[in-house]
Amino acid sequence: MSLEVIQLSKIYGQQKALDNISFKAEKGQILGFLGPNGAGKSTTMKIATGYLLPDEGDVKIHGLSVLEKPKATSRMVGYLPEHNPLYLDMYVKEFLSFIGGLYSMSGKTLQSRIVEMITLCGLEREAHKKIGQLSKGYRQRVGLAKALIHDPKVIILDEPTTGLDPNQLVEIRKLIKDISQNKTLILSTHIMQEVEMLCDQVVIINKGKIVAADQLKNLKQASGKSILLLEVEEKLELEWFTPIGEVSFQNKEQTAIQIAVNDSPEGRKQTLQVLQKKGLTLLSIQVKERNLESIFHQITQSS
Ligand SMILES: Nc1ncnc2c1ncn2[C@@H]1O[C@H](COP(=O)(O)OP(=O)(O)OP(=O)(O)O)[C@@H](O)[C@H]1O
Repeated sequence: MSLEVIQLSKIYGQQKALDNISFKAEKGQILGFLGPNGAGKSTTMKIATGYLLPDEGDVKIHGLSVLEKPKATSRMVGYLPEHNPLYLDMYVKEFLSFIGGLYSMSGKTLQSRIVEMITLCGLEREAHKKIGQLSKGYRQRVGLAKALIHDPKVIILDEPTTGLDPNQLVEIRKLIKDISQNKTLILSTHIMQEVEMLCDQVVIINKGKIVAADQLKNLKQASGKSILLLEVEEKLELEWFTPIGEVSFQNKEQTAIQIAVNDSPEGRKQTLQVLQKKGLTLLSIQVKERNLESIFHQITQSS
């Protein structure tokens, strides 16, 4: 296993930020590590990268403990922290050379790796500038190049696309997808659409505890719910549909509704029965799969 979080707990003063959490990530996968603000994501990632010590538990990187072998494990991990700390007075190349030096890289190996990272991260036009002169998106790219310079096996990205413009978003997501080949990538983000685009596996943490851990497709199936969009000619009453699921109006005329049906086939059957019983004239009906955003909402609100 590439990364194993084992019964991890962390207490800050009186507060238990992590409460006995465990999960695993495999090579070739992007694992979405999700949770509301303050859930414990950054704390977990900081422990996995050796920046912080746990109170209990361990993280293993390719079988090695971050507590017992901090040097060896830190060489296997590349980390882009949430606030991407960079030296603004350094030139891009100078900075990458400095970081490479911290991993004992030097000479031609380091120089060719810097060129490789500059190309991979789309930094060619900015490579001769000082980091302080770069836009937010290009600073993120420098942060990614920094996380990747030593060719780590496990890459941990904490909200890598926050604050990027729509064009940068597309490019950075493509870059994340590209670098995930043959690596283990942990991606923490609040953008559920991004998780749907990039991740295979999802772990959701809430108040320091794991509340869901599964393949994204299984999580969607297991939620059992689907959304039914319905429009008729007549004015509707919400209470006709409340036994079927959560219902809300979709227009001010109150002729269109959305129902989050509790059980998909049964819910559809019951909806048609209501239409028949009330003698309503159907204009359109549509079934939508629930998206991750509504599943996230459901899981983190109820736990
Ligand atoms: N150094 C610290 N001292 C005290 N409490 C802390 C410290 N770092 C984090 N915490 C608390 O631990 C909890 C988990 O914080 P953490 O930063 O891990 O959450 P997060 O899931 O990354 O949140 P966000 O999505 O807002 O970045 C929070 O309640 C936070 O206030």
